[in-house]
Amino acid sequence: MNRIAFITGATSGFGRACAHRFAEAGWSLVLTGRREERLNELREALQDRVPVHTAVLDVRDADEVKAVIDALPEAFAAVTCLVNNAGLALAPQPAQRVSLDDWHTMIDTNVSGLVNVTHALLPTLIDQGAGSSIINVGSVAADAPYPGNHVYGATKAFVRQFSYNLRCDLLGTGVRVTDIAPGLAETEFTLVRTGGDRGAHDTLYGDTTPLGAEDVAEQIFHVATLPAHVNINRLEVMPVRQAWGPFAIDRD
Ligand SMILES: NC(=O)C1=CN([C@@H]2O[C@H](COP(=O)(O)OP(=O)(O)OC[C@H]3O[C@@H](n4cnc5c(N)ncnc54)[C@H](OP(=O)(O)O)[C@@H]3O)[C@@H](O)[C@H]2O)C=CC1
Ligand SMILES: O=CCS(=O)(=O)O
Repeated sequence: MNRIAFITGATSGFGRACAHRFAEAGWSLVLTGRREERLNELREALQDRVPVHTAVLDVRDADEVKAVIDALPEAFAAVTCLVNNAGLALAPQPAQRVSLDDWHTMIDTNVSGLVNVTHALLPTLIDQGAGSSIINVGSVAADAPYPGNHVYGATKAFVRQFSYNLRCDLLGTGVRVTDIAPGLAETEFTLVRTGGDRGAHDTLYGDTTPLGAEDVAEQIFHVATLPAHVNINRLEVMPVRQAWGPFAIDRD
């Protein structure tokens, strides 16, 4: 089987680390994201080792998603692994203080964006059959309610259930589906969530040992390269120094 990975959100964090990890193993890569300069840098860094195709892509735009996939050069068209990684959290304030726009942006990116790319690539993945995979980046936030998680966690609960439901429909096609659910991981995630608050980033990841982007990429790569008859339905991965909190109680 040709090994071609299509990675969304490859310009940073887990996506970029996946590009490096899959390249290390000789996969051909389709790398997408909105920031063209970063895509160019990544292509420069990797193209001596493996074939790399980059495309500027905002996953929220279904037409753009389809156009990018329809225009894949022949050598990259037979995608065998979709890493649905593009996503973001915004507005860590309580629900009653956040803007409706921020909620919509999370839904448009984490839910509609993931669905757009999946829908456009499903026929290709089914054509590739056994051994191909869809790896959706969910989150522990899908299951753990916490203040400020509101719509973000809800979008990741969608990712989990969509992944399970896809498994049901894809039974018999050989296409595998995984929801990978990371916990605390140091990337640009918190800078995006807080609108660029470097102090919040440093406080969250300081004095502890979060996951690195490479830790998560390693798990994604592991899932993608398991024997073709093995499907990891969900893989939750946290740093050892993270666990769940107690219930909160409002008292007089
Ligand atoms: N870091 C963490 O603690 C955790 C993160 N996650 C999830 O992991 C995924 C990756 O996040 P992470 O690497 O941490 O964060 P980063 O902010 O470092 O990376 C996010 C990536 O998503 C891309 N992206 C965002 N919006 C869009 C869009 N509309 N269209 C295309 N690409 C987009 C960004 O690219 P660009 O801006 O160039 O478009 C960027 O490459 C997300 O789905 C996130 O929810 C899950 C659990 C834990
Ligand atoms: O998805 C991100 C992990 S967390 O910020 O919700 O813990």
